[in-house]
Amino acid sequence: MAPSLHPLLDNGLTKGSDSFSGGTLRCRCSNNKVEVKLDGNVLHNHACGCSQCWKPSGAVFSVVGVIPDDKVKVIANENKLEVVNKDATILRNACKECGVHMYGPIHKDHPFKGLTFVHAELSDEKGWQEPQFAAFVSSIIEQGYDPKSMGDVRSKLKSVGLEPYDCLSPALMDAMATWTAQKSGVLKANI
Ligand SMILES: N[C@@H](CCC(=O)N[C@@H](CSCO)C(=O)NCC(=O)O)C(=O)O
Ligand SMILES: [Zn+2]
Ligand SMILES: [Zn+2]
Repeated sequence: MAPSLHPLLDNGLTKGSDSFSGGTLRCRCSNNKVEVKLDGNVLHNHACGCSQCWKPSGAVFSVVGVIPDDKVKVIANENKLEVVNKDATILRNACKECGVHMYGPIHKDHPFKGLTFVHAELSDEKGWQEPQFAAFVSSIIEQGYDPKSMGDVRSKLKSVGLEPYDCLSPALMDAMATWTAQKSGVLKANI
């Protein structure tokens, strides 16, 4: 039987809408929910198998995308948020009560500085960009997934149209490497 990976992946992807203008993320508390308004769609949405990204209970993968920092606004119960790991690149702000990660900006010098990581599934609105690829697939083994089942996991991801990678996608890895090369001076600033 095909493995269950995440509710948004298991039965095929739901295509997003090009004209979608955003929505509000809500944490999983039954009352006094933290609310984060996103003024636009997510970009580079992807399945992530890493140990740091938030997953709904029972899911093997997270689904996470990015959005420019200036399109993210906490509109309710900000006092319930705390940063999970202040040393991480992504400063994941989680609800102290239900544990859901509400938004994760990057403050240090980094190719993705200016982008905030978010989980669009925390919103009721429809039209969010569908996942584009699967990242950090081998990382699920670090969390206890049976290494012998990785063939089935990668086949399942491919069957729903997600190319599995063990880091980010080649396009994003190239963008990060270009930023690094330009920062060190190995490449010209404008190429
Ligand atoms: N094997 C590790 C990988 C963790 C990792 O590098 N995660 C990536 C992807 S998160 C969303 O794409 C990353 O960029 N992390 C930076 C950060 O989390 O701050 C593991 O599983 O933990
Ligand atoms: Zn909560
Ligand atoms: Zn991750």
